[in-house]
Amino acid sequence: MDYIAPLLENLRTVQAKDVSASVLITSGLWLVWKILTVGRREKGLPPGPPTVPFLGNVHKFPAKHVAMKFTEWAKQYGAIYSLKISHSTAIVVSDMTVVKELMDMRAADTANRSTVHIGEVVTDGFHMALSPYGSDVWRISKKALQSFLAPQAITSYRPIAYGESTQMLYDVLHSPKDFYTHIQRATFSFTTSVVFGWRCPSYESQELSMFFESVRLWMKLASSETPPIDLFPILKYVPERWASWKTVVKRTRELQHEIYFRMLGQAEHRLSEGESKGNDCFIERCIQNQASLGMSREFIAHLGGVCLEAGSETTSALVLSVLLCLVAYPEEQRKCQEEIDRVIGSSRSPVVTDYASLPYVQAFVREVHRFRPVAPLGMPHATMKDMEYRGYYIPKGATIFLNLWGVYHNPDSFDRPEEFLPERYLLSEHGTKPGANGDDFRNSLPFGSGKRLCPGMHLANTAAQLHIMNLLWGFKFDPAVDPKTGKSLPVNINIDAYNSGVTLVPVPFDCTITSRGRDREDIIEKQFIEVSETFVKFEQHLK
Ligand code: HEM
Repeated sequence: MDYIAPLLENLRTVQAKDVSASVLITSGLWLVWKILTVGRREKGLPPGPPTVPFLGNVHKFPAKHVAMKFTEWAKQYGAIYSLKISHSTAIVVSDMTVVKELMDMRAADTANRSTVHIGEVVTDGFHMALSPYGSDVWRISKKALQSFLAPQAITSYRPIAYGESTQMLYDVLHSPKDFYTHIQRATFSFTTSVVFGWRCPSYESQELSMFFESVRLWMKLASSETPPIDLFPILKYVPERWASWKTVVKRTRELQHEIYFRMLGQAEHRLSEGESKGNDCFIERCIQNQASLGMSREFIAHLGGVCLEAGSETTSALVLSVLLCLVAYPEEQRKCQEEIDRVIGSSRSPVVTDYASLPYVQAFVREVHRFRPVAPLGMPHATMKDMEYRGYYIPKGATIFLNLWGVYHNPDSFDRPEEFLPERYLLSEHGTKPGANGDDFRNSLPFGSGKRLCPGMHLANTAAQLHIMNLLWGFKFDPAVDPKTGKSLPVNINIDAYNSGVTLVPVPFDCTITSRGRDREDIIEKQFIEVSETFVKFEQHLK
């Protein structure tokens, strides 16, 4: 029986080897299976384009103007479809009834935001628009902004809106070629004035340059140039020498701190000199109510910064887009000006309240919102819990895109959606075609949905409407002229005439601007001297 012991021993070794080999093979197979199933659309999700292992649908995302691709997919997969972005899920909504049912009526379930690691690092977690729904930062910011941005409060900012718009007219009159930066300055300065009580009379001001640089860097961080850190959090730990985005994060943070704390410091200084030195801007009110609001100094500075970021480029994008459409559609421009001349005349410039009496101008602006929405994909929401909708399963944490471009370019809702036709807004309340159900539409749609609806909507409308009326009243806009041939150059209104990013901003363009008469020029000159009184309170830092 001596041979049995070695035989058993041998058998055990073989078995042990077999077991470890099979464990290895099983784990290997499991890993391969896991990798292959990452990116696969789970059962029950809304339909969507075919996926590939690991990437899901990401490989089909274009580098520019993602909203166009999302709209193309909506034609194929319907009003609500899903995308796989590696292991995460996105839901794209391209129909107004779905927006209403899923994002407005079930607002509390769809009001979250996905984590944005870079945003947290840059703003120390104080960014309202990036904060989770119901978090302290979101709740306190919302409360602080409520009274500042309420429609009744906006009327008290009319003098400064009037002042900035007057300077814009004056600047365009004296250097029409630089109209683009004049508009950017005016919207920025209006926002800094009402938010921080700090005016920027010149485009060359240091704060304005720093701000635009910080926005440029933000956009870079939000673009495909930056690795997907939120999808693969392990990337956070890559050392800076191999992760150039970390250097960009530091620079953005530095710039934001420099601008926002400088402006906050000035507001604190004004208040320290006595109530009479204050200008009742938003930040002063936050400082005065700091304890009851429960805000730190950092929080206040960043909330002011969020308003500048969310409010200044968006408003100028809208005004510039209106201007581009005025150049591209001369007949519609003529109709706007005919209405302005009939209602306002040439003996005074427009005021905010005139807008209500200008139905054609309103229709023109609403058509611009539809034709080239400032935020073509809104700002992505995220679900707060697992949800069921129209028989589909939508998991907790899924990103939801409100595809505004798709909603506004849907041929089921709009007649000839690719054409610029302001008249559609005179024929039906929401510009929808005969027979289409327009009841689910609402005027605030360009500003998002549900609990996250843009709180700055009324402020933006006040400034944009005044600038647009003033530009139409003061000037005529024609295509640029080729200096060699003397002929008008074609106007590009296609999507490639716009920057691709979170906001749709016309790329700088040329046009010919002429004054609409000596009497109007005189009014602009006179008014510009008069508004200097309004500016004094907002220019204390310039002394
Ligand atoms: C034409 C100008 C503007 C447009 C088109 C616009 C559009 C938007 C959109 C689409 C959103 C995302 C809404 C959503 O998540 O559903 C948003 C959010 C926001 N906007 Fe605006 N906006 C404009 C001007 C302003 C102004 C002037 C301010 C403030 C001074 C402002 C402050 C904000 C803030 C703080 C948020 C984040 C809200 C949250 O996350 O709860 N916006 N805006």
